[in-house]
Amino acid sequence: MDTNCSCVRRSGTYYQYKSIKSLEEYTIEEKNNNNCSYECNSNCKCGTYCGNRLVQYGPRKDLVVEETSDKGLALYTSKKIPKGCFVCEYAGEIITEAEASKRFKSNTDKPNYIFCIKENYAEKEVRTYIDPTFYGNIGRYINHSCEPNTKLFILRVDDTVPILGIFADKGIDEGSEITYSYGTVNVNNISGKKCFCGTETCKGFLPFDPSVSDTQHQDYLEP
Ligand SMILES: C[S@@+](CC[C@H](N)C(=O)[O-])C[C@H]1O[C@@H](n2cnc3c(N)ncnc32)[C@H](O)[C@@H]1O
Repeated sequence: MDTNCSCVRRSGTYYQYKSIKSLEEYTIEEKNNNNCSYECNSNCKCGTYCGNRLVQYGPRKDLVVEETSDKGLALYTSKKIPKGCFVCEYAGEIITEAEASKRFKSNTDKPNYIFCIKENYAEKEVRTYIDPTFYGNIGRYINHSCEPNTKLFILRVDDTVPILGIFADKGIDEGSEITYSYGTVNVNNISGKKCFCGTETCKGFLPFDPSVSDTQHQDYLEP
């Protein structure tokens, strides 16, 4: 890896990898916060497998979408995923706050896919809304769990627009459902959506942040 590359200097070397061709074995180093990481991009002089490129190559193989009895569709893995390994991006259309608000209001009886990323720059909070309802990838089928097995990290590749990378937070067994936590705020049943994650510590309802939408639950990532 070219350690003089400005992407690596900005984010530190945050992927650990065993073999240069096996991207599925790359693991993300322990990160204590959600500071953005920068993957190498088309402006970098390093090569295709420089060690700082992963999310840009797309989801891991062996992910399957299946119907559940109570949560609609869900994403499963047909192969074990080691802790720290990349699962997929939460890809979708980037929409404005006004458009997100409109879509939240017109979509209260269907699954919600809109994700709000909150980042802080000095005193200002900047929000990015990702909506995979019409354009996206299999990341949209990941359900919420109160005891999730993946974690989300904010990255940037070629652009100033943030990208959400979903990584295994523990070893995930073959055949398991992939889950992440839709957020930390949980105000009783205001979201109106019951949680069917089935874990021992289930809080009963999907997380709800009224500062993002006052009409329904949504997924969000705080700085
Ligand atoms: C990002 S989508 C996940 C995929 C969705 N299940 C589908 O069929 O397309 C989010 C929606 O899935 C459902 N969902 C996700 N996690 C859930 C859970 N733990 N319990 C109940 N419903 C859940 C809710 O309808 C939520 O609005």
